[in-house]
Amino acid sequence: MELNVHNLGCLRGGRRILADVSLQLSAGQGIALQGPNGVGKSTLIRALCGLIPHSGRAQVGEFKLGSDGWLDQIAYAGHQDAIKSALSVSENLRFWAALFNGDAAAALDRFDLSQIADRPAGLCSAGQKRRLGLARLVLTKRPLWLLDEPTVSLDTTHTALFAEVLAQHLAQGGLAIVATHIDLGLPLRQHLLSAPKTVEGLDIADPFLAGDFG
Ligand SMILES: Nc1ncnc2c1ncn2[C@@H]1O[C@H](COP(=O)(O)OP(=O)(O)OP(=O)(O)O)[C@@H](O)[C@H]1O
Repeated sequence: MELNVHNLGCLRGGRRILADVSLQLSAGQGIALQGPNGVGKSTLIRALCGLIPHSGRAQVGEFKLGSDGWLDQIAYAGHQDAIKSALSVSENLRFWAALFNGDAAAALDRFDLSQIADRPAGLCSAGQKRRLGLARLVLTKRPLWLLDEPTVSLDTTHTALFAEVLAQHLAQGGLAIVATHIDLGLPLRQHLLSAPKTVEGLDIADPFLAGDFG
């Protein structure tokens, strides 16, 4: 499976954040999306999740961004861990495993969560919550992982563990775009985002994109 992103652009609040972003990934390849704060890494990832209006196009396998099938190809991990605080760690994973027909026990083990399986997720530390959120990735079995600073709050050991999980996903033919400020120690291709020239001005060429649902 391949990912092709062609001339993707985005406005947010009437300002052009992204212009003409093009990327290509073959099965087993990942991109480390880099660039200074505010350059648009999260914006690109959210646009690829279909959460922000965009121009240009993207396709993974036969599925086009915006089509029904696209969403079934992606697994997104954003800044929010999106866990249910009142459920235990294990219950959170069992909920997601039921949705994706995944193996909750294996995900618990893979993300080193077994010892806190019965703890209410709301009582977990920031790094534990992050691992719980990331554990969903392996349950989804989806090919394209869109990850926005996935290692925030992780200690060194668990950053390395996450890098192993990502390496395994790629070794199995998966794809990944990872916005990150750190080196995960993986052979990811670097893609440095830079601000488009029009970033300070209104882009009246695309007024229909000026709204922001993200
Ligand atoms: N909802 C919004 N409405 C309008 N502008 C926004 C919105 N969200 C973000 N922006 C602007 O879009 C730009 C890109 O933000 P984005 O979060 O994509 O940057 P980033 O590269 O991920 O930054 P960081 O490294 O700090 O996480 C920023 O200038 C930000 O102020």
